[in-house]
Amino acid sequence: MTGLTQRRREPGEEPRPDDPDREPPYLDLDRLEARAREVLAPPVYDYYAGGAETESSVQEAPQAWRSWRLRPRVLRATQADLATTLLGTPVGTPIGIAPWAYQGMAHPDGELATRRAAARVGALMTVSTSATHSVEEVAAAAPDAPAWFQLYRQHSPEHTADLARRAGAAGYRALVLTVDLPVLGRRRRDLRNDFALPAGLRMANHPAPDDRPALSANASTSWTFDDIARFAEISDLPVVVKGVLRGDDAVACARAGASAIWVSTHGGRQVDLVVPSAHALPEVVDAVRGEVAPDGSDVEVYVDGGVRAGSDALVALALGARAVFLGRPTAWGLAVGGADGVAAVLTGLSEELAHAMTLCGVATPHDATPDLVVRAGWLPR
Ligand SMILES: Cc1cc2nc3c(=O)[nH]c(=O)nc-3n(C[C@H](O)[C@H](O)[C@H](O)COP(=O)(O)O)c2cc1C
Ligand SMILES: CCCCC(=O)C(=O)O
Repeated sequence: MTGLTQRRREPGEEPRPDDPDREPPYLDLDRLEARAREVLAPPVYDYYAGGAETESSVQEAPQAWRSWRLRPRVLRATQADLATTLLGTPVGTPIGIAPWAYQGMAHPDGELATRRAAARVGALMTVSTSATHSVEEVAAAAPDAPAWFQLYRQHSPEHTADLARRAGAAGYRALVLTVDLPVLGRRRRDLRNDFALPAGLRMANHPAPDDRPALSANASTSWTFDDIARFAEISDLPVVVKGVLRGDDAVACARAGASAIWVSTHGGRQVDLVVPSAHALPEVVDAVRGEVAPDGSDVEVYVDGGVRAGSDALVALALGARAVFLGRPTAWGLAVGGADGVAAVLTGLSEELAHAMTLCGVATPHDATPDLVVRAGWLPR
């Protein structure tokens, strides 16, 4: 017992950092972020938390989900079951992990820990090109669990193609082409901090990592719609196009060979004042209705950005997303609790989603239909 020497905590008061009884607040994402901030070096925290220019879009993303309201169905004797499929692969929850870079800055095991957590809870992980472990190392951390690989352009086209090929060979189930980063966004915090990967960490998928590489985007200004079919062929994987916010672009991607469209603002890190995912999603869903993937199935739509509660996720499913992905909440989980922290965040939000579904009379993710939501008329649109 340490209590004898410690002042009793007042109700609602945060436990002190040295309080051994202090349970990580995995169910309170604001407090979890505050805890992560305590353990991360300030420039690392800024890199994870920050966004483009004034960060209005970072702040707006969670609020935008809350400009929708749910219309519960009653008397449906519902027991929610979260299981679904993504591009034909079964998953235990429609809440997955978005690709986020340099996870070794949050925890020594980095992407390996995140991958193990995803496998443990049956969630799908998307692994970033800008990882601190290689494509193959992350695959080997949980070889039987499904994962997708997110591709960024490398300096040499051969190296980019090689990464796509390696992702296919290592057992990833899809290639995610991130198309909202022709150049890196203007992130004022990173510019102020002169942010670079801390010494000792490597960009494991880059051919010749230098000791302390600056954050370089290897900007993909040269990619076009034709690259969708090209990378599908090179990797022999279905292609998901990530970072689409317009219906016309979504249709063009589908017709160019995409199997799925991922609606995203890149966490508000690229364009500030960008339309929030929560408002772009219905347009994209409407536009791709009837579009067919190369294997003959319907083109799927996913979404990320500011999803922080089970009811946010239910709104997304009702608006037509087949899956919802989390970025920063999993970063905070990894920083505070390693694999256990990531698993706790995923489990906590999945439980909230199941609860929201039961309360709204929705038995499965497929039963979340558009009639479940309405725009909150008294809020600005
Ligand atoms: C620290 C950080 C790094 C990111 N790195 C990548 C990346 O390497 N590739 C990518 O496609 N998206 C990347 N993203 C964007 C995420 O995949 C995702 O779109 C976004 O984080 C979702 O928003 P949320 O953080 O509000 O949940 C990154 C986001 C963050 C916060
Ligand atoms: C080169 C950029 C990699 C990480 C990234 O996508 C992000 O920081 O948002």
